[in-house]
Amino acid sequence: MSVISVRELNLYYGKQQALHHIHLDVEPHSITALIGPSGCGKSTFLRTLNRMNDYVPHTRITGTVKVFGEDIYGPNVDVERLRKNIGMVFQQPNPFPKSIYDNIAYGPRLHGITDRVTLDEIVENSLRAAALWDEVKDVLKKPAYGLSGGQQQRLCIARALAVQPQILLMDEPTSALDPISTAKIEELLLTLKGTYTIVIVTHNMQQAARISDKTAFFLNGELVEYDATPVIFQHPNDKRTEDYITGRFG
Ligand SMILES: Nc1ncnc2c1ncn2[C@@H]1O[C@H](COP(=O)(O)OP(=O)(O)OP(=O)(O)O)[C@@H](O)[C@H]1O
Repeated sequence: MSVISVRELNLYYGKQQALHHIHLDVEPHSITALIGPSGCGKSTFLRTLNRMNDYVPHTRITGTVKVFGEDIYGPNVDVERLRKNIGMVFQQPNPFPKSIYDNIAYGPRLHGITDRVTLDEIVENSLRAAALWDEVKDVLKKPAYGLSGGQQQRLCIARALAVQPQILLMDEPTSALDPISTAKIEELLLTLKGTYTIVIVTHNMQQAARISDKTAFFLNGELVEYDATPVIFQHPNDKRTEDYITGRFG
């Protein structure tokens, strides 16, 4: 079964249509890369998957987005539960102005976990899963702002993992990072896909080619082509995909 199943999705910002007839399925334990030129609708599409677009006024959606078979725009959807199950990581690392420990414990506390031993365990497991534990285990009480950009981004990934989501959405998570931190995050994502399903927006086509199983190429709010990553990068079926990946536009 698909983890995410999108059918005939249209999204409008006021009168402007930003997504047109999107049809896409995401398989479990895979990395799906969303690529395309600036303004083509990648972030807009990503936000439809956990209803982050609810926060944008005058947004209207038609079509369906199913997550584990549930229509997430249906009438009785618990949006808080949905977002707990679908973690999100953004372009700029955005730790809270709190200690490393409290950043990770924040979500679990919000969901009612107060027991110290349980919280300690969640903090350690999340930091280990985000490949950050060894670097921070002796400074858990120090402010998260003291970490490097790359460490902060792994902290944000650990924070997302702490509430045990099944899906991770990432909006250009490495574009503010240096090549070494980027490589670490890419390696981490390849490990995480064993447990989670990942959808990532990236402007870095080498990154999409290196880490993703499937790639979706967007242009002007349309999903032009969606296929196995080697097909998209080596034998695309659409001339527009080929022009984009060979650098002829965008
Ligand atoms: N909050 C908003 N209100 C109105 N229009 C918006 C809003 N957010 C995005 N748009 C418009 O929707 C279209 C798609 O934008 P979106 O940010 O999804 O593209 P993108 O492919 O993620 O771009 P980038 O790679 O530059 O982040 C653009 O025309 C943009 O101007």
